[in-house]
Amino acid sequence: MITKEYDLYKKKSDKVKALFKFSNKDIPNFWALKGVDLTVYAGESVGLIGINGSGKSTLSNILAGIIPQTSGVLEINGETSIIAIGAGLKGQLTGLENIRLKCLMTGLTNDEVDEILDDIISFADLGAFINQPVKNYSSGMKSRLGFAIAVHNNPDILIIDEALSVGDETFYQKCVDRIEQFKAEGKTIFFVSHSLKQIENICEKVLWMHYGDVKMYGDTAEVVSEYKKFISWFKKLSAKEKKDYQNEYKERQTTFNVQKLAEKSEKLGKEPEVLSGPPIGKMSGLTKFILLFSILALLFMGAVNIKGRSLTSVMKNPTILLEKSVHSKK
Ligand SMILES: Nc1ncnc2c1ncn2[C@@H]1O[C@H](COP(=O)(O)OP(=O)(O)OP(=O)(O)O)[C@@H](O)[C@H]1O
Repeated sequence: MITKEYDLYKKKSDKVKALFKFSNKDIPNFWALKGVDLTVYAGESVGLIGINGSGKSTLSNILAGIIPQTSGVLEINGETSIIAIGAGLKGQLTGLENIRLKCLMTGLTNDEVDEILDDIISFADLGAFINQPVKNYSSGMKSRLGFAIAVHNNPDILIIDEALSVGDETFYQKCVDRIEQFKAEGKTIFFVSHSLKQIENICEKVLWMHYGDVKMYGDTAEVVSEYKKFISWFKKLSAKEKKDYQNEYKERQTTFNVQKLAEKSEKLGKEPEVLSGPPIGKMSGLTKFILLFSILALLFMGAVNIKGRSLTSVMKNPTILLEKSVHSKK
C-alpha cells in the first residue's frame, strides 16, 4: 500500500522552525496517495486516469524513482524510464548535449552514446533545433526529445506522463508505433493522460485515481465507461455542489493518517509498512530532543577542542570557554 504525504509549509523557514517544535499538530500536511495497492505484470500497458490533482503524476514519479513514497513497498523488476514534458532536461544545454547527458546518466559509455546518437536525433526530428538550448523549445519539442531519449535507452518499464498530449499527430503516431513495439517485446507501459481516446488506443488496463485513492482498476473499456459516467454526473452538479464535493475529498486528504491507513490495510488483509522516516518536522518529540541534544553536544565538544581545554576543566568551570583559547595564549 503506497502512500505519499506532502508537507504544506508556506516558506522554507517554516520547515526549519518545525524542527524546534515538539508538537506536530500545526504542521499542515496533505496525502496525495492514501494507499495504492496494485500489481502490474510485464507486457501490460496501464493507463492512469483521474481528474486534476488525483495523484497520477505523484504515482508515476514514485514508480520512476524520482520521489520516494512515504510508506509501502514498491517492487520494481527492471529499469524504468519516465517521459514527462521536459522532465530531466536541462534548459541551458542544447538538445544534443541533453541526449548525451541523459544517456551517460543511465550508464552508457560515450562510445555507446555515439552508436545510438543518430537514431535519437532522427526520431526526435527537431532539425536545426537540436543544436539550440532546450529552454528555447516548445513543450511539443521537449516532449519529442524526451520521448526519443527514453525509448532509445531501452527501459523495461516506460512511464509516459502527459508527454504525448503536446505533440502533433505525426509524432503521436510514431510514438504509438514505438509503444506497440515495446509491448510486443514484453515491456510494461504506464500511460498518464487526460485523453481517453489515447488511453483506449494504447492501454489494455486502466487505473482510475480519485483524490489519492484507487477508485477502480481493470479492463480499459470497463473503467473508461465508469469514469465517463462519473464525469458526466460531476458536470451536471451546480458550482456549489462541485465545490462542496471537492472540499470534502480534499479534507479527507488532509485528515488521513497512519491509523486510517492501517484500517484500510486491515480491510484488504494487508500489512502496512512504513519505509521511510517521517518528514523532518514530523519526527516525534523524543526524536527531535535526541537530535537537538546530539547537535548541542557536538557543538560543545567542538568549542572545547577549539579552545584547547580539557573536558573535565570545562565541566568544572564552563566560563573558561568564554576566555581566550589556550593556543592563542602561547
Ligand atoms: N510537491 C508537492 N507538495 C505539496 N503538494 C503536492 C506536491 N506535488 C503534488 N501535490 C499535490 O498532490 C496532489 C496530486 O498531485 P498530482 O500532480 O499527482 O496530480 P495529477 O493527478 O497528476 O494532476 P493533473 O491531472 O493536474 O496533472 C495534488 O493535490 C497536488 O496539489
